[in-house]
Amino acid sequence: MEKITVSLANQQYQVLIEPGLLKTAGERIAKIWSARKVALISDDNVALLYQADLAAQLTAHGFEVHCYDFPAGEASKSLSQLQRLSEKLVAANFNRDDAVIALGGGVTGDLVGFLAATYMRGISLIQIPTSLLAQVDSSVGGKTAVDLGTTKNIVGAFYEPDLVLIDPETLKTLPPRDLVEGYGEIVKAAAMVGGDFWQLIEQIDTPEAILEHALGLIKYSIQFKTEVVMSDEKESGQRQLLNFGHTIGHAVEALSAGELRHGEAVSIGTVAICQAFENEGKTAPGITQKVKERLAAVGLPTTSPWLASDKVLDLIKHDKKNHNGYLNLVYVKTIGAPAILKAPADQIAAVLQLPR
Ligand SMILES: NC(=O)c1ccc[n+]([C@@H]2O[C@H](COP(=O)([O-])OP(=O)(O)OC[C@H]3O[C@@H](n4cnc5c(N)ncnc54)[C@H](O)[C@@H]3O)[C@@H](O)[C@H]2O)c1
Ligand SMILES: O=C(O)C(=O)C[C@@H](O)[C@H](O)[C@H](O)COP(=O)(O)O
Ligand SMILES: [Zn+2]
Repeated sequence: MEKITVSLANQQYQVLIEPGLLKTAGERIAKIWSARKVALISDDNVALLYQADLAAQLTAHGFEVHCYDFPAGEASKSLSQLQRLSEKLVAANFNRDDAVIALGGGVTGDLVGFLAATYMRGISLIQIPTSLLAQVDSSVGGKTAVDLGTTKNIVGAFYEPDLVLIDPETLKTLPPRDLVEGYGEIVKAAAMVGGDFWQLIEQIDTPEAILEHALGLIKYSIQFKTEVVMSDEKESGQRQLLNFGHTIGHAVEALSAGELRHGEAVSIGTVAICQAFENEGKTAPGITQKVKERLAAVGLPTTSPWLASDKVLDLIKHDKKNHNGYLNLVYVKTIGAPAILKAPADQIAAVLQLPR
């Protein structure tokens, strides 16, 4: 069992990583929560696969379990789903002593995390990520949110869970496209960390190899994310690094109106920012090609027709790394050497070489 502790100013929690962990999740949860009412919430795909077993385990440990689900997909990261689920909790008389479990991918983690953050101004939360993306990134660090139309993560809160349980065995039921998508966030992280993490990435040439090396990829990714989050939980500085590839990535994801998965958009955004900075001499020659090859090796998209849209620039205005007329842009000088450039907002099109 791998145990990573996340220590923050007002809270400390553990991330437990072990194949088969979901089978003993009830017991793990009973160690940190007294018996209480628990809302076990998943999208409809994950609910069918994993909800009943976990609900039975929790019931056996004395919890009063209420299972809820919602339609799978990014469109459910919405205020209307938040309202619907909040109403379910009210109808079942959930109070501040009760709790919520997010069992699913990043959409579930973000939506249910925000539900926990806002219901009665905050009730206890556990994250049980079941997609690769959620196991390597979204379940840790407390960013929770919903979208407003195509504007990503615009209404949300920092809200940390009491525990994160990661069972890589669940990746075996993940559809191939959803497995590969999560790898976009892994390459993003590995390009900044370098060393053994990047060496592992250089060995991965197929989606099957992602699954084969899942445990190592999860450990490296969560170790990095935890270190960054512990140094800057609320993203006033260093945490912006975790947004590498997202300035252009989020814009392209929005323009695709649901056609691109988040990790695919991050893949496109990472290559685009590497190319722009390499053209300006800030990223070492050949790095863009290296990163692009790693992403393309597993079938991730590395470019998109949406990059040519004049709307990209407009969408970048919603980037949360915008401060006082400057946009913080994350790039790598080389593999293992991330940096942040503070660029005047009116020069963004030129710096990123975007259509105006
Ligand atoms: N909070 C953060 O720090 C953070 C970080 C990265 C991404 N995100 C957000 O995460 C979201 C993307 O997450 P995602 O890629 O997991 O999407 P997702 O939650 O929609 O999951 C992708 C698909 O996989 C299915 N699925 C999940 N686990 C499964 C399993 N074990 N077996 C079978 N099917 C399974 C889901 O039902 C869904 O259809 C985006 O909204 C993104 O903005 C948040
Ligand atoms: O945890 C973080 O910090 C991240 O930026 C991780 C990203 O992978 C993730 O997509 C996050 O939700 C983006 O947040 P946003 O602040 O750009 O909306
Ligand atoms: Zn992301």
